[in-house]
Amino acid sequence: MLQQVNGHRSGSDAQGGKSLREDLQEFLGGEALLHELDDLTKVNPVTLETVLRCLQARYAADMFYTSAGCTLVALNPFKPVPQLYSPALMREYHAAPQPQKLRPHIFAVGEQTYRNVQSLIEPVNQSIIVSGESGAGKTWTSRCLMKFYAVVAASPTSLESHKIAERIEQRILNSNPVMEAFVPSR
Ligand SMILES: Nc1ncnc2c1ncn2[C@@H]1O[C@H](COP(=O)(O)OP(=O)(O)OP(=O)(O)O)[C@@H](O)[C@H]1O
Repeated sequence: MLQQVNGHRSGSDAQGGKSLREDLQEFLGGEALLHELDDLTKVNPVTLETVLRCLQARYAADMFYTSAGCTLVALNPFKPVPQLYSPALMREYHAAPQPQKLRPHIFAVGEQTYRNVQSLIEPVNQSIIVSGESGAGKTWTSRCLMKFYAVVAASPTSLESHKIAERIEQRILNSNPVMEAFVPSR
């Protein structure tokens, strides 16, 4: 059983300070603002209940991505959200001076890794671990990343390069079922 979180004991503390239960009530009382917490490290006190309530509030507000420090938590919306995956949004993350300062999104992760492999100072190979239970959206997320790289890696100026990017994107996406057969993305 949980007894102490963030230095607070679950019962009233000896100095008459607030108990964890009071902290919990205070935090959950400001429920109207819960969806604005875009990083789970800002949740305080950190308990299963507060984290889930925060994610639940964001889900209800159609905010499907939340940071957890340097990890990204993606919720499956189970409905089409086209504006969340538009090429215009991809370019916004690609052009941002600091993509991590924009709203949490899989494109921010994609852009950061893209910049790391392109770095002129010290290019570093990159891996993105996509994990979750069955139906969580791992395949969707991997496809999003592939689309993102296909779009941002194409020169925006020439029509020919745009067509080449589309062909590459289609080939990459078509290769997905074959890759999955060898390495299940769990
Ligand atoms: N961000 C999203 N927006 C819209 N639909 C989504 C999103 N993420 C997942 N889905 C939908 O949810 C369903 C399950 O997603 P997906 O196949 O990616 O899960 P998975 O984690 O790869 O599952 P499994 O491990 O069983 O292969 C799919 O129909 C997919 O289209």
